[in-house]
Amino acid sequence: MKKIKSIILIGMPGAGKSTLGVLLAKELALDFIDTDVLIQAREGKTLQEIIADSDYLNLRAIEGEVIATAQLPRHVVSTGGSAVYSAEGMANLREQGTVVFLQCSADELRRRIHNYESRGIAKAPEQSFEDLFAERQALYRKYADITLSCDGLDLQQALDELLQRLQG
Ligand SMILES: Nc1ncnc2c1ncn2[C@@H]1O[C@H](COP(=O)(O)OP(=O)(O)O)[C@@H](O)[C@H]1O
Ligand SMILES: O=C(O)C1=C[C@@H](OP(=O)(O)O)[C@@H](O)[C@H](O)C1
Ligand SMILES: [Mg+2]
Repeated sequence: MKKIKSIILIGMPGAGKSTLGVLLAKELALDFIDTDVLIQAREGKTLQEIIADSDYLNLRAIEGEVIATAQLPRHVVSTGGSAVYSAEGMANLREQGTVVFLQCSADELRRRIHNYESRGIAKAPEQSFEDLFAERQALYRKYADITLSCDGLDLQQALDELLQRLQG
């Protein structure tokens, strides 16, 4: 079998990592995993429950452990938006493939997602969405092998563009 590396999707909540990841895996005949699912299965709780029972830093710590130890050959890996807070986790994922940053403007994210307050984002309660957005951009850029601008693209267009970039 041809040695195909994995593809790791990073970006803000609402950027399309989970939605696009499944479509990409199907297109490339790769396996698919959403690391949010790995976390929930390991803990036996939803992400929102983990935050409610402890705090957002605990969720980030659990996420860091999960992505630092995951072995995911020939996968499309959809991460959670906070994965980039774990240097060890990102180093492990990067060793396994190409990291793609799905870049969306704050306005586009707000148009797509209406439940930012109840979505279980791993941030301090007092931190605004805009502040979190700004803080994370540098981290996403730091780890990205490929950056895909997703503003104004529908799912099919984003998928086509991504396939082109991966092949090019
Ligand atoms: N171009 C696009 N790419 C990805 N998702 C899109 C796009 N346009 C609209 N959406 C919608 O935005 C949402 C993205 O959510 P999701 O895939 O859960 O993102 P993430 O996993 O990055 O948080 C979905 O409801 C999806 O249908
Ligand atoms: O950005 C974040 O802080 C988070 C994003 C979520 O995943 P998505 O990015 O897939 O929404 C999930 O991991 C968790 O609720 C925390
Ligand atoms: Mg997701």
